[in-house]
Amino acid sequence: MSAKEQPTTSGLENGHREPFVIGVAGGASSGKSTVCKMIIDQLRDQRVVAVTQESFYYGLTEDELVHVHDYNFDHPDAFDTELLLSCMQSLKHGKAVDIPNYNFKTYKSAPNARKVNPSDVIILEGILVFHDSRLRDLMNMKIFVDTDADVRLTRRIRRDTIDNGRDIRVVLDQYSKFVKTAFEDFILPTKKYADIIIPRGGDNDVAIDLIVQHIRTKLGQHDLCKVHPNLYVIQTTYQIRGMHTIIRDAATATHDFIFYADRLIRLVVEHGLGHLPFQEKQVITPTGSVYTGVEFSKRLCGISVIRSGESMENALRACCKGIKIGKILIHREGDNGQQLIYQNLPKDIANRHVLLLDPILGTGNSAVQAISLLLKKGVQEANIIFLNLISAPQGVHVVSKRFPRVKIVTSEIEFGLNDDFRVIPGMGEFGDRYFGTDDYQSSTPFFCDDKNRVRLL
Ligand SMILES: Nc1ncnc2c1ncn2[C@@H]1O[C@H](COP(=O)(O)OP(=O)(O)O)[C@@H](O)[C@H]1O
Ligand SMILES: Nc1ccn([C@@H]2O[C@H](COP(=O)(O)O)[C@@H](O)[C@H]2O)c(=O)n1
Ligand SMILES: [Mg+2]
Repeated sequence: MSAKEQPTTSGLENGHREPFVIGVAGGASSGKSTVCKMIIDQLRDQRVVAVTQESFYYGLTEDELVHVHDYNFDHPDAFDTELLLSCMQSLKHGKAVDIPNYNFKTYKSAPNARKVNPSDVIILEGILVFHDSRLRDLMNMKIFVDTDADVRLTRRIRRDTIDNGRDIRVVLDQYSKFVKTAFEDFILPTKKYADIIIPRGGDNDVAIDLIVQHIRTKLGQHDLCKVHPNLYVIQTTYQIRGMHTIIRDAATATHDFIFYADRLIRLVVEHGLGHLPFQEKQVITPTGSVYTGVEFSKRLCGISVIRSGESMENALRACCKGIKIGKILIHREGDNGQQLIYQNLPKDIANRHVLLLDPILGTGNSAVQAISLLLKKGVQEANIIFLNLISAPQGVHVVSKRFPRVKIVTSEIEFGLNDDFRVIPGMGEFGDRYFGTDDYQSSTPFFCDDKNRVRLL
């Protein structure tokens, strides 16, 4: 592989944006979780993960369990802060972590940890998240939820008696013995570190709106679409997130993978077609009125990057009747790392707009090979629209830097690439999952048959 073609890695300098970390502190039952949920709801178009300090409670020993009423759950020593810190540092550096699954009723962590992937926004909430300066230093924004003591106590009584089945006398005893004192000694003194203090917690819609606006502004400074004006990420909805959740799930069966991948591909293709030029056209409606509309562009073709790109052909054919579709096969291994080993393109491709099809944009090296070939065949750079399902920021940078006039249309931006240059979180080998060959050995040899279809030997 030549120096020029080195794939980019997941380093921060290569477009992997550092997550925006928000700390939310405040007394027990002040409304921290409620505030976090409101923020997450408003940021639904961003990848947000919530981590709660409660998950990092030390499990009680048998002896401590016997004397549980004498245990101070509101003291900083009740938490495994070193583990919390290391999890937060990993997330901040783009690594997935396992968060303990603490159970309030057994006072221990269950064996099944929760896997948390790195995200654009990480929210850490808990009574004492501002107590340790190393945790505070990881935070880009610190929020303190300030709710009156009587409201906190009322909510606590309700939670611990109704939800957790505890005796009211035990709850009140714990409050006066530990909770009240710890609030005054450890929690309230951290209020001074807050950038924002929210009186009345979740009732304060104005404060939540302002916080969300600020987070959006901060995220916007790194927004890939602002850096690369020819990158188009389709507007997300819960439907789209839901479909991504299914196709990214390693446990999803092939038929479901195909069904939901097809739905997403169709959306990307429709969006891509919207970037083609148009001509004004007038028609007469059945009421005899004139409707001024537009006419679809006719001189276009699709080019799929074998093999995954072939999964996008049906959606393109369904949208553009009789469209010509050519193929390019690029082998990942070879003397220069990316070897072009097969091409079959429409003869008049130079006069067409090209919809280049490949579901995953990772390092960008295959895309660069494919686009270079199209340009060599005389296609105008501005006439190429690259359609994919997911794009790694590194691939977007590589393609946009080399071919700034090529449009990239995608449905989600990934977090980055791992050390093997695989997209993360990603969805695995798309072609294998779509064509049901996940259980084949990766070295399965193939050939192109007389109809230019890839056949496994
Ligand atoms: N603004 C509010 N109005 C009414 N109930 C609320 C409000 N905020 C929180 N609660 C309720 O109070 C309880 C504690 O809130 P929660 O957000 O879990 O607090 P914390 O995470 O600080 O312990 C929950 O049952 C929640 O539904
Ligand atoms: N097993 C436990 C662990 C913790 N607590 C109490 O929870 C409070 C912190 O949680 P919030 O969601 O309310 O912030 C804290 O006051 C602990 O006393 C508990 O009761 N049992
Ligand atoms: Mg909470």
